[in-house]
Amino acid sequence: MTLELSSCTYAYGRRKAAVLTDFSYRLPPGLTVLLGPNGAGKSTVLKLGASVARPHRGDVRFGTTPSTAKAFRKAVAWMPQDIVAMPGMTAREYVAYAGWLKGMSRADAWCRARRALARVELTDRSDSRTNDLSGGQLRRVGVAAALVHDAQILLLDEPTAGMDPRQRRVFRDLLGRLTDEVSVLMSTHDVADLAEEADHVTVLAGGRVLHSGTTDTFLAHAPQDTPPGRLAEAAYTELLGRYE
Ligand SMILES: Nc1ncnc2c1ncn2[C@@H]1O[C@H](COP(=O)(O)OP(=O)(O)OP(=O)(O)O)[C@@H](O)[C@H]1O
Repeated sequence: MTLELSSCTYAYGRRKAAVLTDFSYRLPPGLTVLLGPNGAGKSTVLKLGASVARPHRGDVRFGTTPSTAKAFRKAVAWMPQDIVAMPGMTAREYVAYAGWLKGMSRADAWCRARRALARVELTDRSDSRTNDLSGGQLRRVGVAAALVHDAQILLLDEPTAGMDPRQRRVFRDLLGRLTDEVSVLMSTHDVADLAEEADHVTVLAGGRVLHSGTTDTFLAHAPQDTPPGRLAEAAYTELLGRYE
């Protein structure tokens, strides 16, 4: 069972041009990295996938469960681009609050928050106030909040933005481990994010899918003389060059 967008059309406002027209996408298992230039439609796809926004035409499903069903919200979790600290609230309180908002009892949310923080390896920062955490740690708290209800699909909007190289490494390792249990779609502007952990790569431009396939088929778009360390960047540039 996976997340599927079928023939979706979406515009921000009635008089605005559609960002996505007749857009279809099926999320593969494992970790998929979503690439594309500014304004390509990455956040919009993630919002439709998370049912935070509803398509004007077409539908979004998890298996046979429509995005309007309560079960859909349990199965699919979303972490927005602009995650913010809650001053005074600890990491565990933050995650438990997210669970409570999703309909859990206080006791259940509190208990699951501990487990979710352990999954993102932040047990030792459970009692730290969220405004005392680094940007990378705060995003891991965001992932814990998204996972608190045992989602099967995790949609992450630029989770590594603003992280230093070491934090990126930690975050990518974390995603590599999570994808044993959860399918992840993660947007990014950093092609290095797809490194070894990504199973699939999807490239969007102008609201259309330019490429969607395994990381190897994506890298195969790089010109033949590309040095190994530059393959992802070269493949991305090549694909976009064909579009422009
Ligand atoms: N709230 C909004 N109101 C009006 N237009 C919007 C809104 N959000 C996005 N758009 C427009 O929709 C299009 C797609 O935006 P989207 O944020 O999905 O792209 P993106 O690929 O995530 O871009 P970025 O990499 O810059 O975050 C852009 O043309 C953008 O200007």
